[in-house]
Amino acid sequence: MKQGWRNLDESDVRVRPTKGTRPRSKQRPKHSDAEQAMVITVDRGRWTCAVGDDPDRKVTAMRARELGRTPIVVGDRVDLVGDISGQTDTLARIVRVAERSSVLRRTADDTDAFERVVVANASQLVIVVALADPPPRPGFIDRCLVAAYAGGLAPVLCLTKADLAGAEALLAAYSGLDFNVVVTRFDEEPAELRRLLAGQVSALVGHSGVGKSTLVNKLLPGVDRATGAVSGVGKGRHTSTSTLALPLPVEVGGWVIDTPGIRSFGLAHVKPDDLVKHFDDLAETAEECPVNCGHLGPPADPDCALETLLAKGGPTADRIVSLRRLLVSKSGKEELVD
Ligand SMILES: Nc1nc2c(ncn2[C@@H]2O[C@H](COP(=O)(O)OP(=O)(O)OP(=O)(O)O)[C@@H](O)[C@H]2O)c(=O)[nH]1
Ligand SMILES: [Zn+2]
Repeated sequence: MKQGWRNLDESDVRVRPTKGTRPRSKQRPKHSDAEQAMVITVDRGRWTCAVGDDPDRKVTAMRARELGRTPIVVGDRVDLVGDISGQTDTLARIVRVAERSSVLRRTADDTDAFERVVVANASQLVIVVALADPPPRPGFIDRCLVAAYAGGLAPVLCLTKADLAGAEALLAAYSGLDFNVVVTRFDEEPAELRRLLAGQVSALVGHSGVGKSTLVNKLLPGVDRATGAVSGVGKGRHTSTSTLALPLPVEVGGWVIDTPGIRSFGLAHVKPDDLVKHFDDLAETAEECPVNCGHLGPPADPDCALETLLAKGGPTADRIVSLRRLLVSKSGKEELVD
């Protein structure tokens, strides 16, 4: 069948259109046999992909020349052509990258305008924080929340090492926000977390030593991510640094994306409005704010429309206080970690 660009279905058309140009009809039929896959890790110009999202159909691929330097990251949905047998020494070609449903971005620090996407299409960001040893850093949590909201990921706060300290004091600070919180400890099954992860693509972030590997090993039996325990064979510990998507057991479904190299989020790319629009109950009022309102209220933003809601008190006021704390954390350099 002759296929012009008008005949393409919506998913074809929405694939990374260059600004102002239509998809070129010439190229499309050439790759009509392409297979869909998810990028599970990236290493020196080679992308490992799971064909059809099947973790057992792993294929190594290169980026087709026509894509130029288009960034392709873990979680990206791609179309593959060429040899997708997955056999040793075979190489497929990535010919398309689908539009992303979410992006976890970071800048090197708060003043650096250069941003990069580190994980694509994750539906949630699991922020792993120990209740003690190391002590929790609210600034880190706030910055992760900002990165999650701004990137379109639902935050989940996972508090580990519940055998060492309680969660009440920490959670009191977040009463104005609505996100899932789970509390775990290494001598108990993370059943609640497993339920939240089921069928989802979840990125995991956390500092070294918070018990992230311990958790991943419980969730994914057989994977054996390196934990802080020194191995018996005398080689010491090996800590992995590359971002990697790991399949949850089939009966659970979904993927966990471990991000061992990511310890902080520079948030230079996030604008106050990027955050406010995710607060459904505040967004409409904030539209009445002056242009470029930072939504912090006086003295920085004396004409912020949220002031009237704040004055009414109640749960909405709590939300404004929480939102403003996140906005401050976004620009608060003293909270930059690592
Ligand atoms: N008391 C207590 N200790 C824990 C718990 N979970 C993990 N630990 C210990 O905390 C240390 C760090 O755990 P890991 O799982 O290696 O932490 P990680 O976040 O993966 O750290 P990196 O491997 O450095 O990235 C280890 O000694 C674990 O045994 C817990 O629930 N309670
Ligand atoms: Zn405002």
